Amino acid sequence: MDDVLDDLFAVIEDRKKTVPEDSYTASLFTHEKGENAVLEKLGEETTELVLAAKDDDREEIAHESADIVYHLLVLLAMKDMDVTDLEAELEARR
Ligand SMILES: N=c1c2ncn([C@@H]3O[C@H](COP(=O)(O)OP(=O)(O)OP(=O)(O)O)[C@@H](O)[C@H]3O)c2ncn1[C@@H]1O[C@H](COP(=O)(O)O)[C@@H](O)[C@H]1O
Repeated sequence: MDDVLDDLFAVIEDRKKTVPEDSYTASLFTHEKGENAVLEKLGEETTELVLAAKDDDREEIAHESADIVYHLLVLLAMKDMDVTDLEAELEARR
């Protein structure tokens, strides 16, 4: 799991730096709405996760959870934070 998150975060950082035209991730960093674009996505995906959970739809729960984690990592990159900030916070709670 660590590897998946670290690898995904590295791709996100790369998109932030290189800003390829056809990249959805890059479009979030350059969006006219600024950080609100990713914040709105997080709100939408969270609502979708709640609905999936209420439906007991395990496949959809996994799908929406992945959407949330991806957009959360984009938000961390936007704030010049990274996965280690998240890990440190979780570690401190153990
Ligand atoms: N993990 C993701 C990822 N998760 C979600 N998304 C995008 O986030 C958007 C979600 O918004 P929406 O809910 O409106 O999308 P939707 O398909 O209508 O709705 P859902 O069914 O997803 O809920 C979609 O465009 C998805 O493609 C992602 N886009 C990219 N990644 C990763 O980022 C990497 C780089 O992607 P690019 O930046 O596009 O090159 C990819 O290889 C992936 O590993």
